[in-house]
Amino acid sequence: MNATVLKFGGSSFRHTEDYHRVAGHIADRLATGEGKIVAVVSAMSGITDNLKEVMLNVNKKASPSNVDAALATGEMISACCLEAAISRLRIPVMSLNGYSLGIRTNSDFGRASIESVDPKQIMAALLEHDVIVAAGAQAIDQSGRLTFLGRNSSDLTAIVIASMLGEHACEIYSDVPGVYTADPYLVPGAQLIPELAYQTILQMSLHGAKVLHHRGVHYAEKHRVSIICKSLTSDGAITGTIVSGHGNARSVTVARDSPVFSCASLEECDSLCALLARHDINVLRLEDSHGVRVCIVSDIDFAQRLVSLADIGPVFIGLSNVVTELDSSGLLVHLVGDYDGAISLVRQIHEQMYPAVVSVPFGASV
Ligand SMILES: Nc1ncnc2c1ncn2[C@@H]1O[C@H](COP(=O)(O)OP(=O)(O)O)[C@@H](O)[C@H]1O
Ligand SMILES: N[C@@H](CC(=O)OP(=O)(O)O)C(=O)O
Repeated sequence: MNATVLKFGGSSFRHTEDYHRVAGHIADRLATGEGKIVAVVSAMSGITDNLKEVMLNVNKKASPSNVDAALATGEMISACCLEAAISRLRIPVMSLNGYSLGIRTNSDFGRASIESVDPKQIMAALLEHDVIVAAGAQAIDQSGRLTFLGRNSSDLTAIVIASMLGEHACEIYSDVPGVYTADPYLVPGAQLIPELAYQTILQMSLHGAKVLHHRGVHYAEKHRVSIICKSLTSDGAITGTIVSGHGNARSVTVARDSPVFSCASLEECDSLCALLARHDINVLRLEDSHGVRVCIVSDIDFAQRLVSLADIGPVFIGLSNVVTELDSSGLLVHLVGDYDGAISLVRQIHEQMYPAVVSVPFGASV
């Protein structure tokens, strides 16, 4: 059975009316001949952070499985709201959450890894309904406990579902139409990149470009799913970037509030880097007159917990901002203490990369 897989992130749901806007788009797609639709949703903007704060206020040492179950409720409620908005349009719709999506993970709570997928439940639901709304960023482990796939991981859910249904593409909707040469909200002259290779956006995403999740991109490349980045505007849906086999562009990213650890020796640094590498976490290793340090650039919450559980020597010394220049020859990384300084550097680097571009603030009309 063919189904179109769409993903709407937290930036698509800032107000309750947004559920009607998305429902309206889904209705239009069905009206123009799309047979079946699976819509993957994230929690409303800001909800996941609120849930995390509430949990940690109740118990700073709440178990990771307890925290995962709490965080996943943000996406569950969002899925219920979209189901409610779609059913008002008299479209047969059903929502599914991590317990019934057919995605099984290991028990690495906080950022679980996918072990197996089974499309049976989604396919059965699609036989009875035109639209299935799936709660993103969640699954269950082998013993049936809810697991969270990591921050911003609903992209991964959407790509996994597209792949398990045998689809060759997945549409990811956001508050930007696609991938730019820098965050367009920070760099007025950022340019939209129409076509991008998986490996290029993978590196951008590992270094702070949160528009696509790095594990989602990795899964898409492995399972040959093209990612179509889109935005829902008052003029309808517009496509900005297609991520598939080819396309490249120079870019600059910033990873905000990256934790830095100081190591007493090179051996201590080696064991910290080895621990994080085993969990495919992107780190920077710094050796200079300030000593030996490790800065965590991706999967920050999960990585920090791994370090604290491992009870190894490195000491947390503060947060920094990682600015990365990416081009076909590789990466150049800068560590900047304050965020404003990091933004200035990002703008400066971008201006050197694309000197002729006229700066128009993102969202402004020319
Ligand atoms: N190179 C980039 N291109 C586009 N967006 C970027 C880039 N780098 C960072 N971003 C940020 O990614 C955001 C979209 O990702 P995100 O907030 O996770 O959306 P969603 O909630 O829809 O998943 C944009 O608002 C933008 O600020
Ligand atoms: N709501 C979750 C998962 C997610 O994927 O969010 P978004 O699609 O808005 O990046 C988070 O913030 O971690």
